[in-house]
Amino acid sequence: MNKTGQTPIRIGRIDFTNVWPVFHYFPEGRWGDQVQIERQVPSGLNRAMAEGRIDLGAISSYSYAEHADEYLLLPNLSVCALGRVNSIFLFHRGPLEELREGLVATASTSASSVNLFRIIMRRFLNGSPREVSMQPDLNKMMEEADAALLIGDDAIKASWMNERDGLYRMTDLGELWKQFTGQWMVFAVWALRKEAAAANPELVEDIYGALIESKRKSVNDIGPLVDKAVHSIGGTEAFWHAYFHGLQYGFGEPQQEGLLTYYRYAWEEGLLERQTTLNFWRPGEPSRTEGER
Ligand SMILES: C=C(O[C@@H]1C=C(C(=O)O)C=C[C@H]1O)C(=O)O
Repeated sequence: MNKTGQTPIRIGRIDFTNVWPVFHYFPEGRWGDQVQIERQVPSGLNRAMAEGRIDLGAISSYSYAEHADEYLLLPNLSVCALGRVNSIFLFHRGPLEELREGLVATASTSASSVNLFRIIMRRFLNGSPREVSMQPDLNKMMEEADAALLIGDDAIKASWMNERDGLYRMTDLGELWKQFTGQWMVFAVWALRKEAAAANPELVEDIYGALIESKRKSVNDIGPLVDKAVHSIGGTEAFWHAYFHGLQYGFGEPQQEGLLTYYRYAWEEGLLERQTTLNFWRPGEPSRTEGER
């Protein structure tokens, strides 16, 4: 509870550049102490959301599937790509086929991409490498394992380092997924805990409107975000322009199809316990949810 006697809404913000468009113009202070923002890597937010320490925010799409009974999806928001992502890389020494019985170090920050990698290996490359989960540090990971899976800004920085040093092959998992399925891959979704939707419908609607408005402004003119990325992270303007254009932030039919394929494969490969449906929160109708296929 806060001064106004209302339970605040705690929002999770992935601490990677890939979500900037949805948060860059989000007016954090508009609601005083009724809205709090928590920044963490995806695995941290997945856990916080599952434990009810966060009410709304960006999480791994895989984590939604694990908790679909407790969450609703916010429409028209995701982090997705059709093909290259440029921030989800497998670094490896030899051909991918050599990893069938190898050891892969996976970033402890990820859920969606680790499971995407498992699906691709099992289903399309007929392998089941052993895994070790590690902090995202390319050099340390490659000391321990035959390959390393990195995501987000850690993957971007490691890719720059590797382009300079030319040590490893790099495979973009978004590109591989498209090669094998022809579909979109959705890496992050915006989810909402059902009890927060019921307890605070107007505030949720306000927050949702502000996220959509931030996305609209950012996509309309990506220039300010590119400048900020160059100054705070490094790299060239051309890189960040291509990055923000390669990623998409909507969640329409084709993206939903791609995500459902991913969930179905995860279930068929024994990674998820159940088949998953996409249940969306609907603005203005807090108590009704839309069961979509
Ligand atoms: C596009 C990306 O997707 C991220 C990958 C995630 C995961 O693997 O669990 C979670 C959220 C996304 O922000 C990225 O890592 O850059």
